[in-house]
Amino acid sequence: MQSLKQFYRLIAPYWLHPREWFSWLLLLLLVSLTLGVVWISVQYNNWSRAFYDALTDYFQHASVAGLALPYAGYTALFVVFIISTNWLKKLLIIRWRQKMTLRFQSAWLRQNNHYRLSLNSEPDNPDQRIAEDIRLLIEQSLGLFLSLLKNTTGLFSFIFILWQLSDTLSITVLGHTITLHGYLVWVALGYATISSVLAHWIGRPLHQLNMDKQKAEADYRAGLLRIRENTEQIALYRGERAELRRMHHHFLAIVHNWQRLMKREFRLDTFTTTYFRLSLMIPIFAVLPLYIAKKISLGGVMQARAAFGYVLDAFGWFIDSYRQIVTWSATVERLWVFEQNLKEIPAKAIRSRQPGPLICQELVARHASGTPLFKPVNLRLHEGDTLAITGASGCGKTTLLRTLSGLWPYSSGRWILPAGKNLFVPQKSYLSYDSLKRIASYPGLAKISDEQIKMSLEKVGLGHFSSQINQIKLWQRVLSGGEQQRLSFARILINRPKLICLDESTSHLDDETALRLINLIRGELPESIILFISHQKSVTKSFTKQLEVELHKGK
Ligand SMILES: Nc1ncnc2c1ncn2[C@@H]1O[C@H](COP(=O)(O)OP(=O)(O)OP(=O)(O)O)[C@@H](O)[C@H]1O
Repeated sequence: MQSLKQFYRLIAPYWLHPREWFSWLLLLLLVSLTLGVVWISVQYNNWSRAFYDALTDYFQHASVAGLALPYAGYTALFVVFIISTNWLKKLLIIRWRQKMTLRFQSAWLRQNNHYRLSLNSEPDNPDQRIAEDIRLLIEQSLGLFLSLLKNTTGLFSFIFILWQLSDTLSITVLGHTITLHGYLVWVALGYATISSVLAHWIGRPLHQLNMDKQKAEADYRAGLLRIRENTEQIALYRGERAELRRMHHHFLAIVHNWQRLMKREFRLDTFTTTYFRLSLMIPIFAVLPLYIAKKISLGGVMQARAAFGYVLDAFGWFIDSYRQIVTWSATVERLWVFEQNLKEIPAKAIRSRQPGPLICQELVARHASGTPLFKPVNLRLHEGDTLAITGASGCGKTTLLRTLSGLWPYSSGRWILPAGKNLFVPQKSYLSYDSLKRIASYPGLAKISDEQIKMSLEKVGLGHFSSQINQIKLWQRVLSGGEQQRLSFARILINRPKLICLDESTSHLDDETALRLINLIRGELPESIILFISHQKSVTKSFTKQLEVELHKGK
């Protein structure tokens, strides 16, 4: 019940949107086609009776063409219904997935939520929630719904057929005569229950084994990925043997799981193969008393056999569906928790902006517990001011910048940022897999001319990459640590922010180059305010203001 409520809340924004009438139309078509497939199955079943009766009658009262024609018609309809169902289902899945992914993606990326979620006991792998769970939720929900519809209507239709074929059966037990109505139905349901329970009992451990399999395979893949990501460090450490040992260990988990799966599947296969062979004959033996009593024709026997098979399948689905429902509700739960986490993220710190100076009054960043990190900071910085921020390691310099940027939600005091763009440059730049041109203009989205990019690269000493600005590659691997930091300065020149916050952004550069880059942005952006965290004294001494962040005593 809880899962249904969560499911409703997860899907409501999509299905209740007024523009989603087309999705409703697709769903209606899918329901109609599914019911159509059941209808055709019933027609096939009736046809098989007519066909076998004509066969025993040597076609004296029926013509081959008269039987072949409806069969061809049903088959044509069946093919159209099945392929249309598959097609429409895929169409609905991608429409639904696209909208739902967009909703989760935006909620996750909006207002730095992805960062603040990580501060607040992040649910495991948000990427997996967005990429995989949404897809699973949609595929499983649609699959379950249509199967439920098909199996419910199919079960009732074929139970009705079996009931009609059954006639009454009288059994004498200890002198008492018992009359059974619709005994074929009871035989079918009894056989289906016993076989489904047995299949469950044998196959139950497979669920856990399959989950272990996924985990073992994922761990192995992640191990290989980590090697790929850290190839240089591993090569420099000559760590290949250690990596081989680690990967061997990961692969052993796959092998052990595989062996356990093999054993369990062997038992299940033995059961299902026997069950399959028996299922072909059980209905015939069940109808035999009626046939011997001449209460049913051969056509009726064959019809009963097919109807029996359908009831077995449908009933088996119901018994087995709990497993699918458990998987489905786990998916619902994971997405639900993720959405709730996104909603409960600590409120974004209020960040006022107005034309004029940057002001901090009694500003203190705190731990989540409320403990202050440093003594209150008071600042007033005007256009063109440059502030060097120093202090002991761990005193909270970076967290001060995080607070100003609105990322850090735990703080007290007041601060006002100057109106206009601001850019926070961390020590290690983020370089996505993209062209150097787009990386250099990140995070700006405006179109920048190649000439402008080249000029900025030239100014920061990366002119030798000018001919490659449109090449897409993993630039993080190509550029040295110092070159990546110089690229951050090109970003500043291109984005032209009003407030520039540099967090040890020149740590990989020699003092002379660092000073040259700082003077470059001072010259190019004379109206911008620069905040600079650094331990490079020869660089910070040229700043117009100094701030020493002091640890809070109680820390
Ligand atoms: N994401 C986080 N979650 C919890 N605590 C954090 C987080 N980031 C930083 N802290 C804590 O906040 C304190 C200040 O960290 P911060 O990085 O601001 O210091 P810093 O002065 O910039 O240090 P350094 O000069 O060594 O870079 C540290 O005690 C750190 O453990």
